[in-house]
Amino acid sequence: MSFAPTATVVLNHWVRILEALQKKVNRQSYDTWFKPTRFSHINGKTLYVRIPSTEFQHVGDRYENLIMEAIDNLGLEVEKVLFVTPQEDPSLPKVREDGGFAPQPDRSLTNARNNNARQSTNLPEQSRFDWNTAAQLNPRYVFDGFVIGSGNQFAHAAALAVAERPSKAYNPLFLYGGVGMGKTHLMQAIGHEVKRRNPHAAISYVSGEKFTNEMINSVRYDKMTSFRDKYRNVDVLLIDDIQFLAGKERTQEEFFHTFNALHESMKQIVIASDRPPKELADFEDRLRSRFEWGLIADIQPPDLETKVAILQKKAESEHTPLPTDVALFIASNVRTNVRELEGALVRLIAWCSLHGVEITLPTAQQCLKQFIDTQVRKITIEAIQRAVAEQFGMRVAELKQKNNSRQIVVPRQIAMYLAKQMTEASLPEIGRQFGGKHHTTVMHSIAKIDEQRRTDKDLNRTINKLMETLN
Ligand SMILES: Nc1ncnc2c1ncn2[C@@H]1O[C@H](COP(=O)(O)OP(=O)(O)OP(=O)(O)O)[C@@H](O)[C@H]1O
Repeated sequence: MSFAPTATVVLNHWVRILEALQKKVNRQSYDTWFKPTRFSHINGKTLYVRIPSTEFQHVGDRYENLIMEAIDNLGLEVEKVLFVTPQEDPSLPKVREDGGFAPQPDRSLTNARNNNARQSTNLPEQSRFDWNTAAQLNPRYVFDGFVIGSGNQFAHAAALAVAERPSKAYNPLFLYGGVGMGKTHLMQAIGHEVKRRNPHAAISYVSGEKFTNEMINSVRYDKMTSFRDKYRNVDVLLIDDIQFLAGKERTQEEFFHTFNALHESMKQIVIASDRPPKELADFEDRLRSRFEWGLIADIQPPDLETKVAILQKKAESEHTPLPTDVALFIASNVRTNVRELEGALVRLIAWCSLHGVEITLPTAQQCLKQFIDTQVRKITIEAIQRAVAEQFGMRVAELKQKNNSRQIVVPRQIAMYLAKQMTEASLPEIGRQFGGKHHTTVMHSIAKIDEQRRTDKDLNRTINKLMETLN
């Protein structure tokens, strides 16, 4: 990105640019993409800005015009703005080449450097970050921002216990649940809370994918020692989306040793996954069994009340009043996951501010019409049959056959139950689509699954998963 040279170079360029940008971009974008950035250094007419991770690299392209405009308006003598990760940042000598922060003995030095840098750049209050943490954790994912409901109560309590007594409460803590249910939020909240209680604690948050990629690079560039140091010298390891390691033998082997090293030295491990340990296919048994050593906590989809509370909490953090009827409207129409719920709210806030109107039920209905239409797009019985057949590894035709073996009956009953829940088809219509079953058979199947679902956690999870897939 190139910018025309202008006036005097001062050290707090980026702070001034940030102040200007804050007035131009919406709060959510600012908080997400700019707040975690910080001034690094200036070399000639190139301004280096530190970003927490490579995910932020698009900021330069996406906001190029606004950044250029701010530089022009401020009359800064800057030709180029370069966004660098802590690994790439030459002003951070204590960050190791493999992306890890220095191990414990060096930690105070790193902090001192960061503190000095922070003072010298005179960052505004809201840009002050603990970079040791910010490089890895999303500042929004704290316990305070997490709404507790029946579906996540247990996982929340377990996470809090771990944050309060790392390695003494449950080790490992294994969190699992569907897409966008708050696993990452909860596991990062543990990191923040541990750090709040003990600023010297070394926390590492890494996704299964990043762990794998870093390992591959370390093998390739002969840096296994520093890779091992990085993950075996932390106080708390938060590893997200562990299912990514499925079938990756070498990475699993490495993670196995990392796990053992941490566990033996009484360091906390928190793992998040989209499924429970016993359903992790292509995983070594020795790993799966270790995942079960501590506590396993699932996160179920939020009920309507929890969804309303989440929306209200998010609106509150945006300083936007959200009438209850609007929150109820969004919560009852967005059925997929919390991420989508947040997406609907962000869209509504942006739309209302753009059109200069208040958030009311009619404006919400108008603005979210298309969004919700896609959500409630017609789900057909055929689609349900396909999803169920795939889930149980059978053919759709088998669901319709006159076969009363248990392997066929249970999936068929589940499919009928889903057809009743997710389509508007009548009982006779459902019966017809399952090989001409009588409507009383359909009724019996639905009642049976409805009852079993309350007590059988595995069944309940399978149904939730199918609903998620279909949605
Ligand atoms: N109970 C909750 N209270 C407040 N916010 C929540 C809650 N659950 C989820 N969220 C929000 O929903 C979004 C998605 O959550 P998160 O990324 O933690 O989901 P996830 O389970 O890790 O999903 P994935 O499997 O896709 O990684 C986040 O912005 C998170 O803050």
